[in-house]
Amino acid sequence: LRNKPSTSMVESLLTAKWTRTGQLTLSQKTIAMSKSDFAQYMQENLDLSQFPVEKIRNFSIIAHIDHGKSTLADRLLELTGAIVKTEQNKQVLDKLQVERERGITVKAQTASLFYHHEGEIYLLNLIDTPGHVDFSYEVSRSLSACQGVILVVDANEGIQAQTVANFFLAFEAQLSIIPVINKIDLKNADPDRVEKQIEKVFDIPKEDCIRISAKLGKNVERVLQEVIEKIPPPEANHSDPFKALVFDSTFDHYRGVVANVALFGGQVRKGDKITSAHTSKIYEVNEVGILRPGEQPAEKLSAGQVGYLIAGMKEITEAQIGDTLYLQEQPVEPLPGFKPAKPMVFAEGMYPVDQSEYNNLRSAVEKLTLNDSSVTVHRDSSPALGAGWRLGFLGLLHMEVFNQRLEQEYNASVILTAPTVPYKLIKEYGEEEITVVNPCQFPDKIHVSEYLEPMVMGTIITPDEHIGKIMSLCLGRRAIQKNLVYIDDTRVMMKYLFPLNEIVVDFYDSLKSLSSGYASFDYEDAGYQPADLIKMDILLNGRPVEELTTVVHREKAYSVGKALCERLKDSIPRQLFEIAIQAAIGSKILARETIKAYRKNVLAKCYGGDITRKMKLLKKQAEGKKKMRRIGNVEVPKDVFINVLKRQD
Ligand SMILES: Nc1nc2c(ncn2[C@@H]2O[C@H](COP(=O)(O)OP(=O)(O)OP(=O)(O)O)[C@@H](O)[C@H]2O)c(=O)[nH]1
Repeated sequence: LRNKPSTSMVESLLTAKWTRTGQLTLSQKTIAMSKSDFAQYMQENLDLSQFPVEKIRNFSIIAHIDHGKSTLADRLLELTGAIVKTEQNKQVLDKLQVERERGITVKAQTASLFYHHEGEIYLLNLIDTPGHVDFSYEVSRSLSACQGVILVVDANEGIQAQTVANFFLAFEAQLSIIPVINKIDLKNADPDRVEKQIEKVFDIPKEDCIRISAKLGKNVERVLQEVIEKIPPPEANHSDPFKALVFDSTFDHYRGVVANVALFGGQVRKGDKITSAHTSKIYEVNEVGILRPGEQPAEKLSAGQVGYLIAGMKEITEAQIGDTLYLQEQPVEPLPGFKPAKPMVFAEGMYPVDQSEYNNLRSAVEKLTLNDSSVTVHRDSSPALGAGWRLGFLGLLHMEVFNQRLEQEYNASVILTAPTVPYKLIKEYGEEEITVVNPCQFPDKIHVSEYLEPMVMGTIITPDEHIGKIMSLCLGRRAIQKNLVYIDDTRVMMKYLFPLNEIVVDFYDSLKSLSSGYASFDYEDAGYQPADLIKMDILLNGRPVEELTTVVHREKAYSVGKALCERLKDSIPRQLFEIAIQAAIGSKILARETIKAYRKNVLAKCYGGDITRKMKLLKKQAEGKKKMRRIGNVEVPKDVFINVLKRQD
């Protein structure tokens, strides 16, 4: 087997059988060869470009966060020999440091697997998807390259808000759905109950559910068999002209954009001239290959396959998700479903702590956005915080992950202001609609006939003992209840229409703490609705602090203003003079707090004359000051700008 096999050898290997002890029997002989070695061997010796489309399956795993999607993906990779089973390669598909630390998937990864089933070899393309509410756009674009999904549900937690959201993404895309109940090894696992939930909420017969433990590898092979039996092959023809869907892209400093593609027809190889349907630009292909999950160059990619393509694209925006690529001389009808990155829902101001760091920070931001086309970046400057940027994200977690990467990977230290949502307003005369992202630019009512705010439809799933508290939380956030159903004896699913600005900063945290961590939440865009909005300023010693300007609902202006002043009073340290904190609408003051003058004498504790100790304390005080920002004559700690906007419900 070490030598290149003859065609007849490969054919007979395809009909080989394994014994129960994991050995291969071939023409009456038994060979000690594991399935993974076999898959590896076949992959090295099979001519992939001729791989029959009927033997290809393109699928994704979708799940609520932490239900075990990455663990299952790792098991599938091991079973098919794409990775060797070791302790270290826990969650191979989660590549970024922040992903490993937080245990969440941010960027989708893809892997091609070979699997032997009933005497045939199959090519299974596993497209990993991110697992958090903010990234549903990435989930939906990964799904457009698939014909089916594995829907993973935790045997203890049962269906959660994101399970529902992900299920409907797959359902609407008309994909085959394989329901899998994971973590059956847990002491509290209750797969019977989860099966009933799946039947009730998704209308999937409970007999269709597969019970597994991804951690222990139990029953995982069954999942692969179902993938082959239940998911149809892609509809793609070798003889059609080349046509590929771009479903993800990354940026590499040496090679430019690496686009992940699914081929819906024809073939592509090095040297081909291709065109993007979206930009009409022409490129020459430099390299193609498959992902195992590392890049493995190939001579060509053919219909039905999933792989990567490098073609001298210099910017990530040239490989737009959902775009169609075709051969320059053979134009095709573009694939449906192209939509530019979902309009951002949150924007924040970001400034270097020290203005001399501006250039370093700029290059870090540029590098990070090279790989994440869903972040929008606008230069901005603030009188108090200096030059910086206003960044748009898909959601709060997306923003946190971005900031964490800035700190971890680029050692950057930044001041963040609170996220806001894009409001729309209709000007006094005429139809003109304007979008406002920066609260400071929110115009007065005199020039506006109507304000509109973004709305979302939220899904909350919770044990019923928390219903009361959650309802009052939602009411306090101006939400309107649309639905409430029991998904089993004790768990309810509620639907609420929320103004987006009521949930951006802290809703999720409040919901989690009210329900001792048991409630889950997800949301989808629900358009815009008219609202009675007003701009509120915060003044420190009479001077407005732009970074703390917010847009509030008129009814809530007083309570929000009062709470903001109180929290600022608690967050700003006493200084040598008195500080007045005021919340104002126009010239009308709504609330006021005062911080009394105080001198922090750091040397007071230093009786006796130890000069080194004195120097140490003075140095510490100076370092503390670096974390401060001067506004007028007032020193403000840098994290105040975002922290004071978090409410305690
Ligand atoms: N007991 C038990 N734990 C499991 C099983 N599968 C996964 N886990 C654990 O559940 C946790 C979450 O698993 P992940 O695979 O990271 O979950 P995920 O769905 O990929 O999470 P995201 O990447 O954030 O979407 C980890 O601590 C796993 O070790 C299982 O079958 N049994």
